Amino acid sequence: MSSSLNLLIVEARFYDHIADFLLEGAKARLEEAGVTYDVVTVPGALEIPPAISFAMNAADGDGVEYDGYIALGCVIRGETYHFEIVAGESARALMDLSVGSGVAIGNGILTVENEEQALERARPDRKNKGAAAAEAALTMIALKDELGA
Ligand SMILES: Nc1c(NC[C@H](O)[C@H](O)[C@H](O)CO)[nH]c(=O)[nH]c1=O
Ligand SMILES: CC(=O)[C@@H](O)COP(=O)(O)O
Repeated sequence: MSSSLNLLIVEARFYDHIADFLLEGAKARLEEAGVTYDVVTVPGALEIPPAISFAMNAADGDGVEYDGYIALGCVIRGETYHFEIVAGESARALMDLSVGSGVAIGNGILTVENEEQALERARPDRKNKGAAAAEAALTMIALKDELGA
């Protein structure tokens, strides 16, 4: 993996302790790959796609041009329909950004029923979807390069 790559991690800190685990996993995978990264924080998962869009637009001006993006967050179902909105719309917006703009985005936004499920997927000694999202972003960046996209 080229060491000249630079990625942006956008983390939603709705649940701080889950965000800590996801970020730890994503950073570890990027450092293992020898790439650099920046981290920005937003309130919740719904704000992740706009933040990526802001960064993409800024790159057209004086902003940093990132080779790819990693979205980290945790959406836990509550009592109302809001879970479907937050989980569904954040995922859909990330997909629209990636497909529409041809950018590599690793989606590490957990969408779970309860905190136990979140911890099982966030803790570094478990599945750690943060590391998986970083891996996906790196893989898609490499594919773009291979395809000349
Ligand atoms: N319930 C969760 C949210 N809700 C907040 C939204 O993401 C958003 O910040 C708010 O609607 C203001 O625009 N966010 C999460 O990341 N996780 C949740 O479980
Ligand atoms: C995913 C959410 O927005 C959720 O945490 C909100 O909880 P509630 O549906 O009980 O308001």
